[in-house]
Amino acid sequence: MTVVLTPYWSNGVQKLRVEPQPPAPPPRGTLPAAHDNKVHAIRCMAQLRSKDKSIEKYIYLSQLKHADEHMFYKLCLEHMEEFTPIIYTPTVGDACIQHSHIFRRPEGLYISIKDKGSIGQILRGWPKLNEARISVVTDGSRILGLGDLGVNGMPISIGKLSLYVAGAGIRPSSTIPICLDLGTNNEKFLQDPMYLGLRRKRVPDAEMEEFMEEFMREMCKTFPKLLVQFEDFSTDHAFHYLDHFRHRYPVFNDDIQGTGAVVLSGFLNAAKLSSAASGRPLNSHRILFLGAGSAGVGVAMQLQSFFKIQGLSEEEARNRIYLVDSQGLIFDSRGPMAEHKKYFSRRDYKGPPMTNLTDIIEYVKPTALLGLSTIKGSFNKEVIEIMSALNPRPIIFPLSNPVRLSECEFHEAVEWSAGQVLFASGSPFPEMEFGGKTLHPGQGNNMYIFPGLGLGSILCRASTITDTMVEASSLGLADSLTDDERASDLLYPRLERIREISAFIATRVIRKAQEEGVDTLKDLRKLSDPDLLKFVAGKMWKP
Ligand SMILES: NC(=O)C1=CN([C@@H]2O[C@H](COP(=O)(O)OP(=O)(O)OC[C@H]3O[C@@H](n4cnc5c(N)ncnc54)[C@H](O)[C@@H]3O)[C@@H](O)[C@H]2O)C=CC1
Ligand SMILES: CC(=O)C(=O)O
Ligand SMILES: [Mg+2]
Repeated sequence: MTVVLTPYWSNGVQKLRVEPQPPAPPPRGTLPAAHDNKVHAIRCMAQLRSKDKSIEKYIYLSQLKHADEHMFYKLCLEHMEEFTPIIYTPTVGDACIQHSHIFRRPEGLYISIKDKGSIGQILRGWPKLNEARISVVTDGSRILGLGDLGVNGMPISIGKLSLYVAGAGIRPSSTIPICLDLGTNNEKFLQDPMYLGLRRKRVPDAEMEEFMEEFMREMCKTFPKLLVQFEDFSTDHAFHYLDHFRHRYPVFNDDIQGTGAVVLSGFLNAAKLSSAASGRPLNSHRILFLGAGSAGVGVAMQLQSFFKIQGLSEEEARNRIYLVDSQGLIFDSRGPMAEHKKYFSRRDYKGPPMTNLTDIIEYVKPTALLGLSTIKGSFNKEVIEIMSALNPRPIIFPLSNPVRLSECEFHEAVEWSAGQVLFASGSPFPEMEFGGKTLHPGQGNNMYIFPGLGLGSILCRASTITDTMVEASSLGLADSLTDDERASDLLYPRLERIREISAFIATRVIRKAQEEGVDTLKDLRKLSDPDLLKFVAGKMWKP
């Protein structure tokens, strides 16, 4: 992208503003006479739709992004619902699995354990040093629900950043996809001659810790205005590195905090509908989680806010939440457990281990069942029928990704609950007709949160990302439903409004950062709410 430098005055000092410019037209004679951008957009969509396999569509769109970034993002914004399942979940999962086979050209940075000691040198080689604002960093150790994919995790960083550009108008040149190569324990990849990463097992924790210290220190030194999003680290490392760095650098973990925020938002809307049908007060909900990893526990932590908003104490809020992992209900006398499970471990249950999900549902009598377990089919007919017998409108969120790992499908939840389910899934499902009505599945995916949370944090130059900023993003999303969307019982707004939603979320995040005093660009404090919204919308890059 070309830029021009425009002079402006600030506090009596003349400064230069970098203004990105549209790309220069191609030299005369290189395009045929009848070439026209409007027709070319139609041609691109026809080429995309002519491909049968979704992975072919993914490859076509990544080529288009390289060849004509403006066309790619223009079409992405105009066809959000068609593009996101290709550039993001579920197809990005296949792109990760096949990354070493479909790799065409470099995009982003691969930083390996062999670079320890010289990470800064690599970062300083990045071509757009001064423009860098947001980086999505994965170590490939838990990509969606697909396990350890090593450097094949790179497409997840690329896909999330494409959504930052499309959804929040971050300039493409301000994004840095990063995949850390700390080895992989994926035997199949280690045996694959095409595998692009280091051919070694994952490094021990102590070595990873030294690497991560150097990496974050150098990132902050090289890119002083950069926000870092940790993505798809295995659960132990996800919690550890969030705690370790969050008070030192502007960083957040998308799987723990972004997912927590998106689910709290959908739950706020679902709980109102569920309580309206049952006549039971909002503070009487009980939530059962299948899955207690980074996503399950991250969401459970955030959902405590739901109960606190209803006036419950922290202890009372915690008591409304039950976690189940691969060994069944999590309770204290079950024996030793991972650190991140302890907070929600039940103190009140003293019986024998309870492993069967239907038994656990009969015991807990939840109003909501949330899946972050990667176990396809675990919300079966019996489970959904019991949930429907307990609740006139059961809340059922199968949130695992990609779509083939979803705990149940939308049509199953609808049919087995006689159309009463309040549903949100991690990956998209098509809407369906039932009982003479069109029913819309919600997509409870962090893609609704991170673009706005990131944009707000970047614009006010937040020094850290606080819990209240994350919560503000969630409440902002819940409040962004239109009357029309509420009338259709939608739990999340329509994806085509993503820019409007991200701008709204960003203003809420900025205000919270200001309240907490972590905004370093204090000028934005002077703006009224409507002016702040205008400022945020005006900052968005437009293809
Ligand atoms: N919708 C969204 O926005 C997001 C969805 N996710 C999805 O959540 C899923 C889990 O992610 P993580 O928590 O990071 O992974 P993880 O592997 O750390 O957690 C999985 C959890 O499921 C439990 N589990 C496994 N088998 C089970 C069984 N048979 N019965 C009950 N529990 C079982 C495990 O014990 C563990 O607690 C993934 O599919 C991921 O794609 C993650 C982040 C965001
Ligand atoms: C959506 C997401 O971040 C995940 O499945 O890991
Ligand atoms: Mg993730």
